[in-house]
Amino acid sequence: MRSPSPAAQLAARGRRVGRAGGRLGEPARALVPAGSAAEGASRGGALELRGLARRFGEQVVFRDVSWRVGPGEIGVVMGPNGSGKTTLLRVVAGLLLPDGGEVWVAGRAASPSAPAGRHLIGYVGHRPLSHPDLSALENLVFFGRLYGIEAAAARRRAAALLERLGLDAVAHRPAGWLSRGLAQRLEVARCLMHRPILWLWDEPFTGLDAGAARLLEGLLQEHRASGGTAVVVLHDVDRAARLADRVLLLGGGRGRAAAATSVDWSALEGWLEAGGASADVGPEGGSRAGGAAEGPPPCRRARGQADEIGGRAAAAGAEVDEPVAAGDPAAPEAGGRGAARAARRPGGPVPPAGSRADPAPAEGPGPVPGVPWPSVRAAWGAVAALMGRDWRQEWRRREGLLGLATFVLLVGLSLAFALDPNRNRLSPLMGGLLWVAFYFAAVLLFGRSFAQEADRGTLEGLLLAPVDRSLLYLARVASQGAQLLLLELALVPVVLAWLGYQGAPHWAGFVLAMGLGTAGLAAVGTLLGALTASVRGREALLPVLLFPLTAPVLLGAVQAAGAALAGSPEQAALWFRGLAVYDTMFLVAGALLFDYVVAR
Ligand SMILES: Nc1ncnc2c1ncn2[C@@H]1O[C@H](COP(=O)(O)OP(=O)(O)OP(=O)(O)O)[C@@H](O)[C@H]1O
Repeated sequence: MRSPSPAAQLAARGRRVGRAGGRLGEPARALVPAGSAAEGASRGGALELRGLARRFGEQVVFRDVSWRVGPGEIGVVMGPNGSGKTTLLRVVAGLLLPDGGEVWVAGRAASPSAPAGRHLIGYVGHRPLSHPDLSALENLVFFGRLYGIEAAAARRRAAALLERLGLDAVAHRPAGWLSRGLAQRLEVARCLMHRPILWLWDEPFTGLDAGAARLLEGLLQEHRASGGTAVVVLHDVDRAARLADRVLLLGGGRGRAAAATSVDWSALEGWLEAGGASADVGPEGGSRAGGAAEGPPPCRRARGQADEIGGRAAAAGAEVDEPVAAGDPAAPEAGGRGAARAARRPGGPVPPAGSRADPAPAEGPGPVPGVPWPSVRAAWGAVAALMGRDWRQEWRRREGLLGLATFVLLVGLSLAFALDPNRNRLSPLMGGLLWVAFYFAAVLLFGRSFAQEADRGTLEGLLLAPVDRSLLYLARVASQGAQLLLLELALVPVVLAWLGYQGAPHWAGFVLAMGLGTAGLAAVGTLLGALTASVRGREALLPVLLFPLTAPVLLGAVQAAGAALAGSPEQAALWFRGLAVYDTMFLVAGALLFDYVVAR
């Protein structure tokens, strides 16, 4: 008797493990986004790439990649190291801009700057996006709030997810203290908080023990069964054979789309082991699994009619495969997998994505139908969550504001020693002296905030959220401005005493002068902090850019604060109008430019 083909063996193993995953996975209990996935299923194709291209400088990572993963399907991306799998996922998630082509999510063209589609996507990347100073629970609640979930509901869902992912024992431990595997589980929980319909998971099994890996497979299968879509980057061929409905092979700058049933898994393993030549051309010598395929392994060449994507891909030189015909050694297994998938789908069998019966997504701009985001209330919830997170982190670390306070006091003390002991003559300079101390503190504050986020990777968590980037910017300005203002109000009496100030100030005018000056500094400093966060030599670059841009604000703030300290509010009022105009200009420009600054 003929022994089953490698593909058949792998598929059978897949079903066994799949069942194990399902047992572990227990009933969905609304953790896996059944509701939202069904919503996605009703919207046509969940993910479609059309001629996608991306390069870094001169290096073309991939081009002309076309692929479609439908509702109720798991797409697996495979390829050798450096073939562009992570880059592809980041482009789909909106973290990188494509150099060509389009990404369609749930039937709409995705745009990195349009928040409407972002809540449909859940992303797990190589680096954790959770905040290391916040506990696992706080992280989940924060991300839930960022995605527009009410605080109480976010806490309930976070607790349920922590339990489901076996993290309840470490719920109150800072995310930065978690072991690699536990941190990875937290990333999955973070991704599931907002019930996305499209999961983008980049090598999610890395670092997981066997139980957690089975749990994740179970989650993926539940998601698929409820009509959701997942795209998973995998290196493990066995796992890919178990999970995949659609496969995208990347190699040599090209992508090749295939139905999982047409993949020769054994040849694919060999292709990967050999370092994966171009996915467009494939290794020579035909299929190792019997040589029945018309095309090179690891996929059998398409014989049917090309669909819209297939037509484009074929025109671009790529090949699109179709399910293996009956009689093929893999056919009985393939049919079993296909039938089982069809039975799981709500509404019965669905034609293979990419077939003529699978309609192309509706053209046209506009929000995804039925998407509640963004509502004003949800937007404010997100802003409040962001500011709360900043303050909580600051409080946990304490090193940031304490360091800045020490710095201001040292500058104040140096000035007190360095200046004329006849303090009366210093009175007209008081405003300027104060701002010297606070300006340097402001540079440090703006410099470290985005740089820390970029270094830890947490900035990407914010950029993925369906919060308008202008709003992200304004929230950050508000929280940084408030930190600086707090520092100023706490230290002004001390510095003034050291400088021997003895006047009768107009306190309201003084506070207003400091507030307007701080707002202007925060507006420019936040934008430049984001701009320089990932740049070499950022410590030097930020002050060099900041000073000329903020010179008008500094001038106005020094004069207004000096006049208020001299007890002449009328004179201070002359400067307030100018400061208010500059602040408004900077805030509007910053809100408009922030999206360009953080887009990569
Ligand atoms: N920010 C970047 N700047 C320049 N080059 C980059 C950048 N990110 C990725 N690359 C390059 O793009 C190519 C694809 O990288 P990518 O991380 O997408 O590959 P991958 O298939 O995910 O690899 P692996 O299997 O090792 O995770 C590599 O040559 C990499 O060096």
